[in-house]
Amino acid sequence: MNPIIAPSILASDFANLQSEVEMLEKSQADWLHIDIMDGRFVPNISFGFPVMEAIKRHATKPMDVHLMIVEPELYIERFRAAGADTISVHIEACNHLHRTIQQIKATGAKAGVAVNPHTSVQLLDDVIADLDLVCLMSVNPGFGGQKFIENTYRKIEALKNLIEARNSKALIEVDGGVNENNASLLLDKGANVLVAGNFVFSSADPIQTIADLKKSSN
Ligand SMILES: O=C(CO)[C@@H](O)[C@H](O)COP(=O)(O)O
Repeated sequence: MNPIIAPSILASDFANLQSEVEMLEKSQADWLHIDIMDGRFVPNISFGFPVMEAIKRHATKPMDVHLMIVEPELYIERFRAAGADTISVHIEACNHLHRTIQQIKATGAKAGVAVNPHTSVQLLDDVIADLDLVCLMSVNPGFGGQKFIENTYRKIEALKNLIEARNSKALIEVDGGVNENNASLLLDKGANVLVAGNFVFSSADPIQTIADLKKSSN
């Protein structure tokens, strides 16, 4: 099956955000990946509601929102109102993960959980059946353009086994350092969604790069 391609807006040209979003709309991108960073959960600050709302004014494709923030439960409804279709919270940022997942679902958004490179996917055992998405971080979150962590392949396999064992419908998303060299193997191991930032936006022809990623197969 063709992967879902979710270019990460973080790597786009913020001074030309409207044309970047219009480019993604014309491309074979399936989702727009939106990275929200608060300077506390991760050592970087990206953007917040006004920018998200501006993106939404030019986007028809689903917005896949990755919250790299502490206490995400305080903002779920506002991210949904700003246009989020999927909302992923970090397992490491949630004291009451089950409650936060139900909170996301109550807004009508799809519920995702993001997992840092050091965190075992086995910790999702008791919530995996409730999830629409698991975002496996293949870099330490906070910055685009980092090197892909090879251990991610093993984590995809473990997560796939868990999803099957618990009869979950969760999609496996891989986020960080995704490019033409690792895309096929990621899909081979069981990934469904590829997030790509710098690989897309730093390329000479982002529309073609997205088309090439879309054609990657397992
Ligand atoms: O969440 C993050 C970084 O924290 C990612 O979404 C990156 O923005 C992906 O960018 P590349 O590694 O593909 O440049």
